[in-house]
Amino acid sequence: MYPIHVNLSGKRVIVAGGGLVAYRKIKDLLNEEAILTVISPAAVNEIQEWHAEQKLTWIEREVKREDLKEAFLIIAATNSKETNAWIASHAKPKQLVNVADQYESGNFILPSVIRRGRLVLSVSTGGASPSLSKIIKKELQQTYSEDYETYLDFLFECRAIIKKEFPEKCRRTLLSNLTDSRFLYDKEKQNVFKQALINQVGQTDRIKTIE
Ligand SMILES: C[C@@]1(CC(=O)O)c2cc3[nH]c(cc4nc(cc5[nH]c(cc(n2)[C@H]1CCC(=O)O)[C@@](C)(CC(=O)O)[C@@H]5CCC(=O)O)C(CC(=O)O)=C4CCC(=O)O)c(CCC(=O)O)c3CC(=O)O
Ligand SMILES: NC(=O)C1=CN([C@@H]2O[C@H](COP(=O)(O)OP(=O)(O)OC[C@H]3O[C@@H](n4cnc5c(N)ncnc54)[C@H](O)[C@@H]3O)[C@@H](O)[C@H]2O)C=CC1
Repeated sequence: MYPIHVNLSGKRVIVAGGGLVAYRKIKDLLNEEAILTVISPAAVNEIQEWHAEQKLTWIEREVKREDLKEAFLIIAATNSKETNAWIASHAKPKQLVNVADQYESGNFILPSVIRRGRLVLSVSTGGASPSLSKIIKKELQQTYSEDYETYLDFLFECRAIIKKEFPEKCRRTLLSNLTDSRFLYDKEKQNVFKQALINQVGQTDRIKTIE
């Protein structure tokens, strides 16, 4: 399994099934600005509420072949083994298909995910044990505190300034300075560094004085 993080913004995503498994996968998809359609004769309350809030479209019936046509990504999460297998076999080779009850018939699986703003950690056991993925996720949650969210924003903003404003010869030093652990828990230090960086724009001979 080749791990990638996909941008689903504006992409059509179809979820077949409206039970607890579909719900868990949809909850994560809602952050992605995808055009999300759930097709299922029944759906848990949360899915119905999201439909009412226009966060997704719930089509209250069984999945049909034409539903799959325009999808970039499909999740087959019905409780019918036959339907899930049928979805996998009718998807085009270019479509991304996840099959909840027999991952081998799809072409991608979902990891356990930890998000800290821009930091995304994903864990997969290649289908061996979703429970173990969940345990490892919990361990990582302890190690990677909420502080990472602000820290990653700091890194992102500084890196953008460095890439845009500083010549290549000093980029590497500056970029590696950023990951110094003293910045992680200290927002004040982050702000001071960022301001120093902004002040140094256009004065690259003095770059080494940024501490
Ligand atoms: C292959 C994969 C396909 C896919 O779904 O993409 C798959 C397949 C299956 N899961 C099953 C069961 C369970 N799945 C979970 C939980 C999660 N399952 C997830 C992913 C994946 N599950 C993919 C592989 C991930 C990897 O490689 O590790 C997570 C990580 C992500 C997500 O679903 O969002 C999410 C954790 C979310 C979190 O972090 O909290 C729990 C635990 C729980 O619910 O508490 C159980 C019960 C305990 C157990 O069985 O271990 C069954 C058996 C169904 C049956 O009984 O027949 C199948 C079918 C099969 O094995 O073929
Ligand atoms: N991948 C994973 O993480 C896990 C997968 N599973 C598997 O996922 C499947 C679904 O589990 P749950 O959500 O708990 O089941 P559930 O019974 O709560 O929900 C199933 C949903 O599928 C819908 N459905 C049934 N036939 C349909 C059709 N032809 N077209 C569209 N929708 C249809 C039902 O209306 C219902 O909303 C099970 O087959 C189970 O083996 C179970 C646990 C974890």
